Amino acid sequence: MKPVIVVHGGAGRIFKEREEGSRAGVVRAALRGYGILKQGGSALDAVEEAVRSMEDDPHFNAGCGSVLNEKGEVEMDAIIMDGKNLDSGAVSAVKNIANPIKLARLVMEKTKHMLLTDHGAHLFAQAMGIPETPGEKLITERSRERWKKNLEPDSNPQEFQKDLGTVGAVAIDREGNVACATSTGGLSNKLIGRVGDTACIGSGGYADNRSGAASTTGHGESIMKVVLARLILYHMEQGMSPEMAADTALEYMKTRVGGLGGVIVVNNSGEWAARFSTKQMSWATVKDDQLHYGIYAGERDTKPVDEALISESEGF
Ligand SMILES: CC(C)C[C@H](NC(=O)C[C@H](N)C(=O)O)C(=O)O
Repeated sequence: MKPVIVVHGGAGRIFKEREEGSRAGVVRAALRGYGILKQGGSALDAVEEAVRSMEDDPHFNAGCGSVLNEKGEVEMDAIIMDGKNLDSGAVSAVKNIANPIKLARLVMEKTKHMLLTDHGAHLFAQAMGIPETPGEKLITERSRERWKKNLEPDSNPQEFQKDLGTVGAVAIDREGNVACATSTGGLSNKLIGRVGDTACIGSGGYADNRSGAASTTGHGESIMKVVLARLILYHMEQGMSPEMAADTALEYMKTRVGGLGGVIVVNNSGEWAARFSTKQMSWATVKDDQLHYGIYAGERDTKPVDEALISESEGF
């Protein structure tokens, strides 16, 4: 099987100032994940690495750069899933850690459970020797400004759900195993304790070698109502291509519950899609040593990938 990776950096509107950083961030993440796949690494390692690189990148709403809750704190959700055996791990409402996706993977591999939240997730992180990151270090000027403005009585909350940037990745490796990973700070000025789609299996992501893998972004409550990632896999099980399955599921979410979002998908023969019902979604993919990426509907740039480009992406 030829390896493939697809990543997204959120389906919200991307303001001009963040466009370049967002594009560079998804390209870098896709190249890093592809580097792992090219060396014979697993889909699971590739999606974790791709998501980790975007968590560390302040341009995105995940890890450092996460949006803030109503109290002005970071609370993050993340999920990872292995399509080989349907194992998954997730964390919700976690603070003070740099890479929630890593903690989600540890939940999958080191516990008998699938989802740890808040205080318990924090204790688990300590037990696993993950260093504590002061909340302040995850907060950027952009996220604090957004939070402050959103507290003003005349601000429009819709406006502040625009320039966010949840992150995700799906991949298939040489062995034909698929995996997905998704990570987010959630929605700006959300209630304390609000858990979104990202931490919920089948909503923020799903992976099954028998059909493929999907990672989602968008209005979390809508995504959860239609269990978007699993719905996409269902359509692929019924014979649809990744693109058709993605469009059908997004259309259902729009007409049934009025929700908008975006998805990345790979099927078990390595066909992929990056589709969205919002105006924009930053995405990138590498397949057959060709990098494709875009932000606007219909936009698609292509570049050949060589060793030099891959090692350049590793410096971050
Ligand atoms: C307004 C939407 C399209 C922006 C999008 N947000 C999320 O994906 C949030 C995540 N699904 C949740 O609900 O916790 C983004 O970050 O780009």
